[in-house]
Amino acid sequence: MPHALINARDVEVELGGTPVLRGVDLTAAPGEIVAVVGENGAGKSTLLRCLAGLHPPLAGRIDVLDAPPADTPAFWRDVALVGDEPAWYPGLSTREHLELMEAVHSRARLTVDEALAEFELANRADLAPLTLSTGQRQRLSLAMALLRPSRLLLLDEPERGLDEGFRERLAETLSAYAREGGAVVMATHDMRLARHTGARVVTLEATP
Ligand SMILES: Nc1ncnc2c1ncn2[C@@H]1O[C@H](COP(=O)(O)OP(=O)(O)OP(=O)(O)O)[C@@H](O)[C@H]1O
Repeated sequence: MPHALINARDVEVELGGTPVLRGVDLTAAPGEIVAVVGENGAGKSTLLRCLAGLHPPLAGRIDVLDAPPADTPAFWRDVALVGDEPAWYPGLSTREHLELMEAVHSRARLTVDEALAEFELANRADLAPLTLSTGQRQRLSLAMALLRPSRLLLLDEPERGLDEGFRERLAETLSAYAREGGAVVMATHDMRLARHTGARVVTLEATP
C-alpha cells in the first residue's frame, strides 16, 4: 500500500465537555477515496475539522502529509476543503471566483473554462454566487476546490443540494482526482455516491 496521506489513530474529541469522537482510526492513501458515514451527530464533520487542523483532538494522533495538521498556508497548499459554504467575494462573478483561484495557485488542475464546463456553470458564469441556486453554489464551491492543485480533498457532504444527475458526474470527477494520485475523504449521507466512487466506507458510531 502506498505511503498514507492521512494516518489518524485512536482519536478522541470532546465538544462542550461531551465526548463526540472516541477511539477513531482513519487512513487514506494516495489514489484512495474514503467515505465517512454515520447518523446525524456521529461526528463526521468534527472528524473532518480535525483532519483539516481546525480542531485539535483531545487524545490520539493525527498525521496528515506526515505531520499533525495545522491551519497554515503550507498545509493548505496541499489540502482542499469543501465544508460550509465559503464567504463569497462581493462584486465578483462566478467566473471571477474561479479566476481568483487560478491566479493565486500556480499549476491549476483545470482552466476556468474547463471548470465552468465540468461543473455545469457556463451559463451562470457572469452571475454573482448569491444569485445562484443552492446546488449551483455547491457546484461552484466544488469547482473552486477542484481547480486548484492539491494532494488531499476533504469534503463535508459534497452532495449537499446536488441533483441526482450531477451527483453521478461528481462521482466521476472524484474518481478522476483519485486516479491522478490524490486522496479524498468525504463525509456523506449518499451511499450511492460512495458506491459510484468505489470509496472505502468507514462508519462512525455516535458516542453514547
Ligand atoms: N460546539 C459544540 N459544543 C457541543 N457539542 C457540539 C458542538 N459542536 C458539535 N457538537 C456536537 O457534536 C456532535 C457531532 O457533530 P458533527 O457535526 O460532527 O456530526 P455529523 O456526524 O457531521 O452530523 P450530521 O450528519 O448531522 O452532519 C453532535 O452531537 C453535535 O451536537
